[in-house]
Amino acid sequence: MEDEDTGTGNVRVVCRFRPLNEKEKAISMQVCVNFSPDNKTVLVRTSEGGEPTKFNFDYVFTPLATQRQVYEIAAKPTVEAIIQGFNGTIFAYGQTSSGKTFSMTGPDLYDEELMGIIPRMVSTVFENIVNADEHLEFQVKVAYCEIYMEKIKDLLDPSKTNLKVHEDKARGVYIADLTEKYVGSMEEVYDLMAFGTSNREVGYTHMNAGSSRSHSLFCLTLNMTNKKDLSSKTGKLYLVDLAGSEKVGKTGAEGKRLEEAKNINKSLTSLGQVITALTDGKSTHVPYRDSKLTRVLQDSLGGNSKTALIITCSPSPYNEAETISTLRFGIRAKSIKNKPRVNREYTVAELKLMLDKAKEEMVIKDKRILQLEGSLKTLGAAIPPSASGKDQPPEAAEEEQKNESSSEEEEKKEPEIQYIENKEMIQELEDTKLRLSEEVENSLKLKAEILKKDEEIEDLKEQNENLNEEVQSFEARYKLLEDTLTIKEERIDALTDMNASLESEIEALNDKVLKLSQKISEKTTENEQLIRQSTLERQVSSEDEFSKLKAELEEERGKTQWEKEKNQALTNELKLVQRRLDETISVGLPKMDKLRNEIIEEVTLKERERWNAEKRTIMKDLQTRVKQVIDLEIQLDELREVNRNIESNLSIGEKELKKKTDTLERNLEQLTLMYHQLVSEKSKMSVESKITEKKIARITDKNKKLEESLAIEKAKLAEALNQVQTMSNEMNDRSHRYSISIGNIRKTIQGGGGKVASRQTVMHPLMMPIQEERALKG
Ligand SMILES: Nc1ncnc2c1ncn2[C@@H]1O[C@H](COP(=O)(O)OP(=O)(O)OP(=O)(O)O)[C@@H](O)[C@H]1O
Repeated sequence: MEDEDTGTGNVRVVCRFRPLNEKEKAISMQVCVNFSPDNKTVLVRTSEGGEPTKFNFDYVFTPLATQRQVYEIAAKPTVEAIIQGFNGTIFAYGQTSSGKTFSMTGPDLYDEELMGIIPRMVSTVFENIVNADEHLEFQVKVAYCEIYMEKIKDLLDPSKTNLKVHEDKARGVYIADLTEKYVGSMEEVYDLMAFGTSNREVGYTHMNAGSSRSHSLFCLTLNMTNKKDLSSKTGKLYLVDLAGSEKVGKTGAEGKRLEEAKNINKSLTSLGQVITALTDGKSTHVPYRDSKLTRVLQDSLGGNSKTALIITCSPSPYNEAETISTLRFGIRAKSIKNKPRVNREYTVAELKLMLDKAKEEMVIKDKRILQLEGSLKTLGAAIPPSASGKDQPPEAAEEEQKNESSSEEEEKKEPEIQYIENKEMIQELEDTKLRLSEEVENSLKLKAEILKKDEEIEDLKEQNENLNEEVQSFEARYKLLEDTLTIKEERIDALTDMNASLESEIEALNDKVLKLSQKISEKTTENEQLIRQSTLERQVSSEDEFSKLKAELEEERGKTQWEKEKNQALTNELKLVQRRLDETISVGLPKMDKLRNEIIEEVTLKERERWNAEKRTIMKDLQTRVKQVIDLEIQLDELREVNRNIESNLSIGEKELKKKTDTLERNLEQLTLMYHQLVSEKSKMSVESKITEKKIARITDKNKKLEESLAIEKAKLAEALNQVQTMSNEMNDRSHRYSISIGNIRKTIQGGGGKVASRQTVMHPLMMPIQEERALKG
């Protein structure tokens, strides 16, 4: 539970699912969500299948939840906090058409069942006023505005369209010039709400015929004054209905709607970024100033406010993506931590009470100072100079002197033995302290050495890693060259094979040529023989035989001619083959030679040897370094062992003594510190007490004067009341329901004034037990 006046509290996040609407029902009657029986968890199934996603909230409202239940669980605690003087915020976040406005305002302000959080909140506030003690007086005022396209518009005075956000210490963040109307009854609030809502930017989208195109902020301020002690508290409640986050594709936004949608999505993104910065635990800057929405809600998000977030969702699978994104937003907002505190003003009596308490505390602290001074003296410690009265008010110094003399007397009474014992103990402690400091020094030296060795090892490790990398890259290069070599060797083999086959082809062709030449020469010889024979026979044979032989010879000649031609063709063919062969050889051979040279150039034996030598050196170096690392690690272990031994060598007695000395030293330090603090607090308090006394005197004086003028005013007021009543009746008749022409009168409502007027028995606020103080505009 939080402190009554202050505290930190996480933002309360509840989630509400509306029923399926007609459009969704037409697509599918299925829902994509399940709810846990304790209403804390919702499970969302996605169309992609798999395990449903689980989300936990402070409360989950199913589509069957009533408006009353939502109000009681989600909003009433915040509203009640306002009555105690806290600031509060309730805001609704969700996809467009998910039920934000339904939850915050409700479809009918006057319907008991359907009215939303805002009208119910108004009702709670007035009920509390009516049930409050008679000595309590209340003032209620409301403001209503919207943030549309990054501009703040006053919904109670639509002529103010671009209000600015300011910040000061007393008021925190506020909207400057925003119209605030004093109200005295629920009906007046409802009228203002209806008037403001009629000025809102609402538009048609495919998802929602009455879609809110702006973020709306309804603000109710409740001031409570206790007539007995004149103390007062002020609570401020923001009710925020955010514009719906939307996918422009789904909503069919275009033109003006598209511009609106972009602005809405931008400010909601800023809201998300603020929440991330507040909850991620590492952001140093919260971007409140990135949008008007986050700037206005600055106190509600991580500041002085009790905040509740209602996230609204559709249960339809059609909207599952938006639902999951909304639920995730809610989960993030859950971890925002706020620092709410009661906004109160102190009365004279309260101030007096505070002064008395401060005086009592001063007396207690004086006593404590005396005790501490005694203890310091016993321990032989010097008392700081401020104790002798320097830099102190005279009374404080006087009192100080008195205390000192009494403590001196006490000291005199102390037995001498005790003093000697203490002196010995101090000496013993000094010796131990000296010894321990030497040990500590040694240990520190060792630690420094270890650290140095650690650094060296780290360096070596780094070098080792670099070398490893080098070796790896070298090996990769080596492998690449080896691969290239293999490819080139393969190519040489192929060319050698080709060469061999060409050579054997040449050989075959040469054989053929040889055979043909032989055949030709055989045939030529044969011919010559035949010619010789015919000449011989011509000489010896008859003429017939000669002509027969001649014919034969002719035939033979023809044959020889054919053989000759054939031989010629073969020779030509041979020449052609020879030429082609020569050509191939002339092209192929230089190519082959070139390749061979290239390869020989690239991978000469010498280079390989050099690589291998280099590799061997690196490996050797690597091994040496690894050995060095191992040696150093061994050395380090040894040093650590030595250190451990030294530490454990301190005997248990010494350790205890050390502990004792430490404790004593700590105590001494603390005592000195406390002493200083108390002395300075004392001097501060005496100054403060003087100021407060003066303040009280001033306030009492003022109070007296106020009471006098109050009596005069009361008399005047009683006289004027009748006049005002008559006037207000006239005004009431004249004023239009939405035009709110009644002046902004500060209405003080007295607690315990009976029942709040219901709508059926509407009474003008001035007819109720209300005291009109004075007309105040703005
Ligand atoms: N819990 C509910 N029960 C019944 N009807 C609901 C509920 N929530 C919303 N609706 C209906 O759904 C429709 C859309 O709701 P509403 O206008 O509140 O959405 P919204 O989130 O404010 O949308 P926008 O962001 O576009 O302004 C309305 O017709 C409303 O009556």
